[in-house]
Amino acid sequence: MTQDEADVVVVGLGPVGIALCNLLAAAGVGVEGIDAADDVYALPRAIGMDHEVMRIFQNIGAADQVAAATGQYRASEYRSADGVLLRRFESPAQPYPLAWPPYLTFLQPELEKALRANGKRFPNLTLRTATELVGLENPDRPVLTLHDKVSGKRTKRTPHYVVGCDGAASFIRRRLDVALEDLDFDEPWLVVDMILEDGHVPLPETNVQFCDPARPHTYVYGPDRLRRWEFMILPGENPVEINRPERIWQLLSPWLRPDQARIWRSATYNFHALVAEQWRVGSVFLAGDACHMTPPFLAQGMVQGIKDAANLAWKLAYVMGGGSEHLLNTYETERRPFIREVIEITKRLGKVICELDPGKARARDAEMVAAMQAGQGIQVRQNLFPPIRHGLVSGGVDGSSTAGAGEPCPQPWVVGPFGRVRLDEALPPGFQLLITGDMDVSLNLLEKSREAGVAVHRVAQDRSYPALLVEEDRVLADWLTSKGARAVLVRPDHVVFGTASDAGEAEQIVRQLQTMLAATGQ
Ligand SMILES: O=C(O)CCc1cccc(O)c1
Repeated sequence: MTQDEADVVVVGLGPVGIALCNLLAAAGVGVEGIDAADDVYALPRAIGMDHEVMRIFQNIGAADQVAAATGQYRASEYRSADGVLLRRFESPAQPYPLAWPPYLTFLQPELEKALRANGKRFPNLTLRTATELVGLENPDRPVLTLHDKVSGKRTKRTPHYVVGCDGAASFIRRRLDVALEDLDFDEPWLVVDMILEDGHVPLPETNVQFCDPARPHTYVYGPDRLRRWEFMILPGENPVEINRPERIWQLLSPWLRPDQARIWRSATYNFHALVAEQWRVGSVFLAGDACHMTPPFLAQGMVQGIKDAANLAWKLAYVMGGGSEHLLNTYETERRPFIREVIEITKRLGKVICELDPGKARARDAEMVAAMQAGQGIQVRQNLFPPIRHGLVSGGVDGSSTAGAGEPCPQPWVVGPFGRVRLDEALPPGFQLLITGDMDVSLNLLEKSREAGVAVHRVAQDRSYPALLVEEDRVLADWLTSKGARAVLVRPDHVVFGTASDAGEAEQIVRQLQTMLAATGQ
């Protein structure tokens, strides 16, 4: 590797790749990001993200620019063929647990532009477009061959690590001969993005899953004038024929006339459920669509890719800074079972929506209406997925888990030396032990935390405690109380390592973290 070569090469600058470039660069790692196209893809593919993703954008300093490309929170409804409400996902009450709405839509080209522009802030990040990966040898010590599509020149790279964010057809995954596990979902759908001519067309104000056995379809209320419809392609229908403008307008006729909107994009897809059998080969990693594909019913495609990026980025930075290489194995240990669960939950919802048998659809409707009447049909859009259970979390290896381990740590608004900010903005990056105003701290705990590289911060619930940071609401305090805890040990990606109720227990989880970080083979 030459002096000025990057430590990590990220292949593919879609939302996952560019988020990873920003995260690595923000953590001080030298990064080169390459993409075969000469600019961002001009049409939307992903449309939804969640509060964890928005928090990641906040952490790289891009929240304001990204927020300009997002819409406001919309509830999600499931409705029967005759319009009866079958289920509704509501927003949690404010203040939001992670300081952002739980679900937002966005304009993908604008989001990607904002993330690329944000990348310019980092002198240790080089972005190269119109540059194609054409060769990958020796994944243990990777040698890449890049083709500059403008000059026609070929050059080599020998970085420490490579991350393939190169999409569903990933060159890297195929080059490494990594198989995809098929989780048995394969449905052809038509996706249509419409731009309204003006904002006054009477359309649903929420996202809607129309559970209509004659043709299951989805409506998504996008930002500004973007509205998306997705239509199942029925057995015997031809995907090319259904994607013609005349057919699209026919399908949209219950909502729109041609003078009210224009077609921005239409495409046919097979919605899949696939997970790569290996996420790491030597020093090469896969992330995003290159290693998993989720049916879209909970808008998890890009979300989970960006969470891959956040999971991997701090681990690569930690190892580049001298930490044990084995930490990198926890990327797959943590993310792969998690994604399999996300896919199973999404598939279950997909099966509800995609029912084509009218009799079974009537039975489903009756069951869901009964659940609505029993008060179970209105669900808060929170904790849809389980916590991370394996890897670098308390109990992730030996089973002695603590409450809240593997969940995202709440992010309250705090008042401190920098004024009123979201918690992450008041803290340096790294491992944090956050303790309540009333928890006693021992010298042993402080000493052990210093030795383990864990910063200790008191986040008080009111001004009666001497603390630099005071929560505006009880977002963190109430979460801790719900876990029977007064301290939380948090990883650099805001995943909870573990919780403790006093200084003695806190010292134990800090010791556990230190042992796990130093371990030579998880
Ligand atoms: O509201 C939701 O939970 C997801 C809405 C959505 C977004 C994108 C595609 C899709 O099928 C559903």
